Amino acid sequence: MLSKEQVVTILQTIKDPHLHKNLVETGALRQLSIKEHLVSLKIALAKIKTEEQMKVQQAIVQKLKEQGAESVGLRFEQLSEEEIEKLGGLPEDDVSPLLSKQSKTVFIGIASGKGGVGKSTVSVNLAVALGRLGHKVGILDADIYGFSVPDMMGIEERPTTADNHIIPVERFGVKVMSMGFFVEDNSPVIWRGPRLGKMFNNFFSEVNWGELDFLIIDLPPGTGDVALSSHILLPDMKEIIVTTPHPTAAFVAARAGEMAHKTNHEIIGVIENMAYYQSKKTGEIEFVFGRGGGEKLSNVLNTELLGHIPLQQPDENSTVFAPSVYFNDHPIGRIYDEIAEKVVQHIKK
Ligand SMILES: Nc1ncnc2c1ncn2[C@@H]1O[C@H](COP(=O)(O)OP(=O)(O)OP(=O)(O)O)[C@@H](O)[C@H]1O
Repeated sequence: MLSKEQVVTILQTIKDPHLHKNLVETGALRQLSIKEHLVSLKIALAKIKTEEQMKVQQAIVQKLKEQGAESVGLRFEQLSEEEIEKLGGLPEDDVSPLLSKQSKTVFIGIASGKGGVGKSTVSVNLAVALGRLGHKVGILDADIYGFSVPDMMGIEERPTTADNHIIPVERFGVKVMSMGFFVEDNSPVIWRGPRLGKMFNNFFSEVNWGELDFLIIDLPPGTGDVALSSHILLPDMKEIIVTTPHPTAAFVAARAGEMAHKTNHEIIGVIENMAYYQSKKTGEIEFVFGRGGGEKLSNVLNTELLGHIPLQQPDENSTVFAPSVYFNDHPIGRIYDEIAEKVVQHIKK
């Protein structure tokens, strides 16, 4: 009968194909049972369901049989992101160019304490405004349950693929990727936990973003699995927090700010959306949703207030279909241009 030590010795001779470390060093052995000549084991690899996994499988089975096992039961699972990180991460050639050490892309997560404050609207318009300033910009709709970016930008086409990678849809000079592209008939996404985190990772590993100066990431409201994944995958991400002017909204938004602090994400600033309503007829300003939330939040988070965006719809008579995009012939489009300038200045500093 084989001993546990013999199995471990065999695993020392086989490498994880992506981490280039042997299976003992990577802590791959998850379960082992040896009953007479039947050996059952579960092995964790950095990547599974690949051709390389098949090779590892063949090597383990062959070596165990050489040592006297008559039958081998072998199952695989994936090492967790934390484990891969602890092992030094995947080598550069396994990492999306956007995440490689040479990458110059600035990641900006747009966060809010709760839904409905205009986080997606701000994400879309900041991306479009940065594009207007001449930057190469992408937007990732990481609000996986509440995706809305394609509709907001009036995108009707779907991404194409090339060389086994997904090519983002381009609109108004911005490369767009969203869960919404992969869901039929607006049906809800019901994933939780690790699967959700994996989807977030896929947005990098399986998408060919090309060269980008900025990737704007529309984060889901609140503090959940995606926020955690973004911390692991994008430790250098910066954040902008969106709030409405009501002091209570700012109080809730402060939680999103706290999350950014906890994950060591630098906060670029705060945007106060739905700040006021200005009558087109009389010019009179009304603070429909209260006042001072943006100032309060930026004080609490010790960061800049990047701008106040009033309540107003984009130009309804525009010939271009894009329900939530403010172009620079619209007063709000120009406010977004100013905010984009401030963001660029902040990054330069
Ligand atoms: N400044 C504004 N003026 C008028 N309408 C606005 C403004 N900002 C956002 N809206 C509208 O408010 C609604 C909510 O905005 P949006 O979807 O961007 O919020 P959100 O915070 O991303 O919400 P969720 O997290 O639920 O996706 C949308 O219908 C949007 O068009």
